[in-house]
Amino acid sequence: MKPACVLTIAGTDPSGGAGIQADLKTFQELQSYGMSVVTSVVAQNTTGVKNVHHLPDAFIREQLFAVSEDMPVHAVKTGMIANKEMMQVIKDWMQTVDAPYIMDPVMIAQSGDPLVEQEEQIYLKRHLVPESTLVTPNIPETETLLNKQIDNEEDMKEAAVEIVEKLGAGAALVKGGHLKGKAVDFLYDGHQLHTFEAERIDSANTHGTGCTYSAAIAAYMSRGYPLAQAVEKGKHFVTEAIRHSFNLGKGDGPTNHFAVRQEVFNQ
Ligand SMILES: Nc1ncnc2c1ncn2[C@@H]1O[C@H](COP(=O)(O)OP(=O)(O)O)[C@@H](O)[C@H]1O
Ligand SMILES: Cc1ncc(COP(=O)(O)OP(=O)(O)O)c(N)n1
Repeated sequence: MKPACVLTIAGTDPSGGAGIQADLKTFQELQSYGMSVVTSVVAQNTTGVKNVHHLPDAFIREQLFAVSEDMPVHAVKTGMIANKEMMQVIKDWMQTVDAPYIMDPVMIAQSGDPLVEQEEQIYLKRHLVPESTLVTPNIPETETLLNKQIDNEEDMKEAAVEIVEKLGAGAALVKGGHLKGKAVDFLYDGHQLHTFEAERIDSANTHGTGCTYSAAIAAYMSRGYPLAQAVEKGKHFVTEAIRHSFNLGKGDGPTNHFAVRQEVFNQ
């Protein structure tokens, strides 16, 4: 039996809640064979980022081809891509791969620490967003991508359409975790707006939610689920991961990547 194979290209979180570690845990939970290419090694934990070591772009390229020359790639997800050189290498490599590309346009960690500098964010928007099958910005990332303020659900819907029509993404999922009230996200797939709504869970342990959500969508897409269904299932996965999150660390704790499995076992 050959499994669906999904590749994450991202930075690390040694405390295990975000970045490549969150992605691989999510892939495993969702029964997709996980593979990873590291862009930056980040000394971080639930309280914030202490230091970052960026890998040379030539070495990122070697990692990418080491995977794709040997293994099937049924979906690709990117997270933290810190500089233009890395972005260009990933863009060039993407031309050699025929798989859906889910981009989490990571810019700032929840702690407020920048993971990608401003000039590089503009490069990402111009050069990598148009390559994506789906881009998954939170509200601050949406504001940066479109250079305008997002205050409410109407703004989010408009933004999802603009990211597709003006920036050239295949589809856009604007996530509402940073608004008050229900946890609502809007997907524009180039034809239709879809709404994904869940109750807001009263928890500060949301470190890595964005990584986990986009990884879940990538895992489902690698298994052949259509976009809107992959998002619906990914939303359930991240909601349960927040509901059963862990009060670990001195800052905002991580989500629980095995929450859905626990629910199944407890039935
Ligand atoms: N407290 C919460 N309760 C339920 N869902 C949440 C909560 N916080 C965030 N979410 C959901 O988690 C996902 C990621 O949210 P968001 O915080 O917007 O992204 P990021 O982690 O990239 O900043 C979205 O589906 C959002 O609606
Ligand atoms: C290496 C790395 N990549 C991404 C993030 C940001 O993760 P995100 O899922 O947006 O979660 P928060 O930490 O912002 O909740 C990160 N911290 N590290």
